[in-house]
Amino acid sequence: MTTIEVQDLTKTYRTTTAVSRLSFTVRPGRVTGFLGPNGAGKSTTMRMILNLDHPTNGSIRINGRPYTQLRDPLRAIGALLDAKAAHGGRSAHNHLLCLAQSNGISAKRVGQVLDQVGLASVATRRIGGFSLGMGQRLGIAAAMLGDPPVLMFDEPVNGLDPEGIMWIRGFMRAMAAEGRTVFVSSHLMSEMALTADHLIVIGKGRLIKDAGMAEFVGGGTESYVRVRSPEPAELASLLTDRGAEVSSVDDHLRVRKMPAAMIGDLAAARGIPLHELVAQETSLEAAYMAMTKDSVEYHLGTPIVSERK
Ligand SMILES: Nc1ncnc2c1ncn2[C@@H]1O[C@H](COP(=O)(O)OP(=O)(O)OP(=O)(O)O)[C@@H](O)[C@H]1O
Repeated sequence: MTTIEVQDLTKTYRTTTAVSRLSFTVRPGRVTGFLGPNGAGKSTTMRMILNLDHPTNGSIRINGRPYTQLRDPLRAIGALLDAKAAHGGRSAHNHLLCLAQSNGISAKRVGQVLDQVGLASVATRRIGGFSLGMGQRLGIAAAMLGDPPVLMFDEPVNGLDPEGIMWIRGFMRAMAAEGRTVFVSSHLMSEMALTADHLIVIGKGRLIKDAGMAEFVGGGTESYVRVRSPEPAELASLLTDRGAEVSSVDDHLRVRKMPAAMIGDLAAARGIPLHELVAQETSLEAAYMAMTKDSVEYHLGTPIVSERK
């Protein structure tokens, strides 16, 4: 059972409630995105999953056990939280060797993970000279040392160039395809749309939505066609008879479950004039913004215009 189970989790820092009664399960074989605006509580939750911080209330189980009861944590869960944590004077190989030796992992595994993340050719170079992208790969190599079935990444693509971003996306997808449990945080829906199969959305420390990507993409109830006609009642009954769902909003009709072209054709065939026919697709980004609009810590105000000419 390679899952992360979060149950009724709460974390309070003096006056701030960072996480509030949060419950969700991260399952194997897919990439689960952990999405929320800045300050939503993602990093706090991830730190608690790794036992780096302690819940005020609630519990977390990894592969069915609390972290403190994992016999060999590095073989149970691998994580990339802060890539800059490595010692700059060491070579990539020595850094990983130290980690391996202190965790009872064979030296042979070091070469394997360096290969896996594409750092074999720079294994003897000092980490201090690594680019941000190389540092991220090294952090991922460290997370992979124990060959864990559960992987967790906190905002792994922040600051990376397009090639680095593509590589990390591909890596996470490959790990999920191998059947591992992959949990990755981001504050960008656009990033998650390209990587995740499932999304857990939080805002102000609370769960907002836990659903498959298909449910977000489909938009279901949020995609409709806006139609205006001087004969709304006749049009509504015509479209309803053909299977559409029609509601009247202000001066127009909202038509669901029927494409705009079909609405136009049916109206034309019946001689009903149309004054407006617009397909309203809710983008993923818009759906996410609407979902989290009450949870954003700082809304953007009016831009400050520089007075310098
Ligand atoms: N050690 C701490 N002491 C006090 N408050 C904290 C501490 N760590 C986090 N917080 C607060 O808890 C809230 C959640 O922070 P957290 O870093 O978990 O959010 P996040 O979703 O990871 O945001 P970001 O995308 O900006 O990293 C914020 O209001 C933050 O200021």
